[in-house]
Amino acid sequence: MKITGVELRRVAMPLVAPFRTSFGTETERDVLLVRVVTPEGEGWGECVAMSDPLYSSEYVDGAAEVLRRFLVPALAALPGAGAHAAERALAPFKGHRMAKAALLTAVLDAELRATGTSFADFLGAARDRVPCGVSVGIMDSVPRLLDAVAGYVDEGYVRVKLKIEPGWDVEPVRAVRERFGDDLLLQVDANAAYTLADAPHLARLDEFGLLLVEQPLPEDDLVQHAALARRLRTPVCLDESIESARDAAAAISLGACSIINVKPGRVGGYLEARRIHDLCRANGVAVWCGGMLETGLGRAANLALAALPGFTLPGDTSGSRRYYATDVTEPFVLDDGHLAVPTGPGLGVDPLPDVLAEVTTSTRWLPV
Ligand SMILES: CSCC[C@@H](NC(=O)CCC(=O)O)C(=O)O
Ligand SMILES: [Mg+2]
Repeated sequence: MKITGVELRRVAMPLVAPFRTSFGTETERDVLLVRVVTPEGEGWGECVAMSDPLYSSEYVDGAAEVLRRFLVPALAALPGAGAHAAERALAPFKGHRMAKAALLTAVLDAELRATGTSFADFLGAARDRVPCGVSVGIMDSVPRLLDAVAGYVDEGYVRVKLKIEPGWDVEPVRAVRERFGDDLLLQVDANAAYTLADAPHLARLDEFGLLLVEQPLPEDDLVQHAALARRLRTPVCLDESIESARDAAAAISLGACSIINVKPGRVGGYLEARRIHDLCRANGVAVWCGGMLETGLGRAANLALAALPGFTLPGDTSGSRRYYATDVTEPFVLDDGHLAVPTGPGLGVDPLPDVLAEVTTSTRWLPV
């Protein structure tokens, strides 16, 4: 499957409501989509990099630049680009895992569409639908938070994740636990907002029976996460710290976490995401599928990954309407707290041409 060219397409996706985390507030996603064209057809990938390098060091303009200057040209030398060969071709370039993930996903999608294989079948899915959690941002007040959580619980989400930061943690968690009872699956995500000195304060979350506390400390400190994990009853889950299967192995061996949030966009694509799944499963470490506010394109691939047997906790695989009034694909709609795993070739979904044209802010064709 020789690649004839790659399109870089930017789309502006306004959020239905501001989404606030410990590192900032999102009101619109400036999304980079990658389309790989071959004589047999095409494939799509979505870059999860945010507009600013606040979640991680990558940002969307930088991802577009590294794709244009280095990553796409590297595929030109390939006799025929299957996903594994493409992954090897990109390996010499350091970092830029979100940019790599977008391109490799598009190559994999093209390859699977050409062979009539779904992402779910290729990755080894064990389920045809997955239970869905929802991520709830930091709010202006506890009453507003309770209203938002009530809405998501009414929609059927099986797990609620609350964003926290210093000054917005114990009180909102207590309020949600008191309002919705002990049966609500509840977890928190700090996005690296605390330090080890906060351990006594974070230990106050232990009384709420949380599934996990996600990324409490900075992404580059596994040793301190291990020290914190020894002082908490709540399991520590890592997100930003895990950029590869190698990172996952180090985190597990150091005792830095007992659960991992797997985001294919963060780790360089679905092949590496499956490696992390396989490693964690072999070590008895639970994984769940995280989210980066993906459009229906990235969401489709994430659902296929979330259906693998080691994904034993509900992921941030929400319905399209959690973030977007109009998705670039047919919307993913929650059904009894679950989303169906796409079964068609490749991603199993396609961009809606009219919607894609409406949200597109730029396109760039890169011949290969
Ligand atoms: C803009 S925040 C994106 C990163 C964040 N993602 C979520 O909270 C889930 C977002 C989603 O539902 O896609 C995380 O750190 O896990
Ligand atoms: Mg997170």
